[in-house]
Amino acid sequence: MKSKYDIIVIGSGSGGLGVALGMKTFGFDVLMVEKDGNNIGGECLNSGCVPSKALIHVAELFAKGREAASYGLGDASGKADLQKVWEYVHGRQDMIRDHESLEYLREKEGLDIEIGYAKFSGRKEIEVNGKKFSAKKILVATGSRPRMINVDGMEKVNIYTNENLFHMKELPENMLIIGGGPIGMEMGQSFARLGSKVRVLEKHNRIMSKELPEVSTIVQERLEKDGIDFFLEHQLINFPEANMALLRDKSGNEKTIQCDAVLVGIGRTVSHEGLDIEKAGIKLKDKKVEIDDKLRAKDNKNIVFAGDAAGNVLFSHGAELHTTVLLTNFFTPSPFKQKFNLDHFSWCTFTDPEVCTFGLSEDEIKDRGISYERIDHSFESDDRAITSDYRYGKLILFLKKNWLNPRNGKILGGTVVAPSAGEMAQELIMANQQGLGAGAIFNKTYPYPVQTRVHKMALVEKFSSGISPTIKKLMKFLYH
Ligand SMILES: Cc1cc2nc3c(=O)[nH]c(=O)nc-3n(C[C@H](O)[C@H](O)[C@H](O)COP(=O)(O)OP(=O)(O)OC[C@H]3O[C@@H](n4cnc5c(N)ncnc54)[C@H](O)[C@@H]3O)c2cc1C
Ligand SMILES: NC(=O)c1ccc[n+]([C@@H]2O[C@H](COP(=O)([O-])OP(=O)(O)OC[C@H]3O[C@@H](n4cnc5c(N)ncnc54)[C@H](O)[C@@H]3O)[C@@H](O)[C@H]2O)c1
Repeated sequence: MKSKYDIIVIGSGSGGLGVALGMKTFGFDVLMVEKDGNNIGGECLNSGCVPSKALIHVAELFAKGREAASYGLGDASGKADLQKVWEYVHGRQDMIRDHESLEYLREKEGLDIEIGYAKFSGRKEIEVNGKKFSAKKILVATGSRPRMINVDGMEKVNIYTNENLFHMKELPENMLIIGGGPIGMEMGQSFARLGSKVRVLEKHNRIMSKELPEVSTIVQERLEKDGIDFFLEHQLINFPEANMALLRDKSGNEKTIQCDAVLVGIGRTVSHEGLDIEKAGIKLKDKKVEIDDKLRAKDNKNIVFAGDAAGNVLFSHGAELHTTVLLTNFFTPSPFKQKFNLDHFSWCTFTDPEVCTFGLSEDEIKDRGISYERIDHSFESDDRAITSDYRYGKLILFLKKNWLNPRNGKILGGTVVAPSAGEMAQELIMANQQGLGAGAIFNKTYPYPVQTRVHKMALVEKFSSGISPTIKKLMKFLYH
């Protein structure tokens, strides 16, 4: 291993891998440092996206089995054998490790990888395992950590975060989820479907508060059908005895609930402490580095950030977007460097129904003073939603007002709530990213009855009701 590289990457997760492999492909010398040799691939592969999505898949089979039983398939009662579930989940992680392991990255991708905890020792230098390495640029892609509760009696209950959840020994009888965000809702629904009694405690007055309120309502109603109980605007007071939690509502009423497992999903902590980053000439503010809009440390532009460590977006594909910006900017003269922005970003929460949100939110549109129209389309009378039983679904779209051609306003953002919403929304996301107008959807002929046809129906409903008497008269005149 050398001591000088073109770039050093700290962390082997979505952020680190993207930049390391990109730079290696371009022919540069790359050193990747990972503190934990068993955590190559980072959170996404080891304790995040991959195990959670594999678990959701198995849990969905349980839900579908039960649903099928009500049409005469036979008895589909019972609970999951959690060890068998983990066999599937861990087996799928191993499949991905085939192309994301230490050996693979070293031998097939030709990356130099040092296993050990990296700390800065100079402006362009780090120290790992007592060895010093320097590079023109150093990428910090050290991820984030789960935020933790801090109440009395935590030693009396089994507490899980995403870091140990996927190794739980037995399916809990009673599971308490703290936090109604994507981790809590995806995992809560899965455990409910596998056979646990799930209760969710959320401090706000609704779950999934990063989504629109009507979206929270639909998802909560669907999760209640899976048997989940919600304690909104509640606070965890303590664990007074083994497997027991004491909650308090906003009026001060208290209640104890059973919990042989507690999953904490109350957000993440991003901190750059412990990296000795001050030795690179960088000051910490509230334990974090100040980063500019090109993902560089303000105090030292050769120290760059990707993934959760950048602190602006906490998704695997957020890390992918960081990678694109960084790799572009490494080779672009200063005045033309790309700024990182989330105007066309999207995300999907993989509950059933899925929720996929993209582009600008309604508040952002208002803040920017853009004239827009909002479309709220229920799936109640959509043919595919009727045949496949998701009439509760919803599409919300924000279109830029187009005074000349009202049907062709640009798609600024929106949300789809439905089974497979993440797949459905892809055409809307494409239109949004490419700056296309709604006409791209309106004028499309969809194979009947694909799920996405509802996008066109929403526009037809919106614009057919808006045909003015003058246009109608003109049409009568032209008709022959
Ligand atoms: C349960 C769950 C489900 C999720 N589902 C999704 C999803 O469906 N879709 C999605 O887009 N996102 C999802 N996410 C978010 C996603 O997992 C993260 O945003 C993403 O993995 C972050 O990648 P990263 O590279 O920034 O950090 P990480 O993957 O955490 O990588 C950081 C790496 O740096 C190493 N490291 C830290 N400090 C040092 C040091 N000093 N020296 C050397 N190495 C160091 C760590 O060991 C780690 O391997 C989910 C998260 C969770 C918890
Ligand atoms: N499908 C996906 O892409 C996916 C899935 C899981 C996680 N993630 C990523 O991981 C991040 C972390 O997820 P998360 O669900 O932990 O965080 P989150 O911040 O999105 O949600 C946390 C929830 O916990 C609540 N909360 C906070 N403190 C609380 C307390 N003391 N008591 C009760 N409720 C409390 C908050 O009000 C919020 O609703 C997400 O923001 C997302 O970026 C993505």
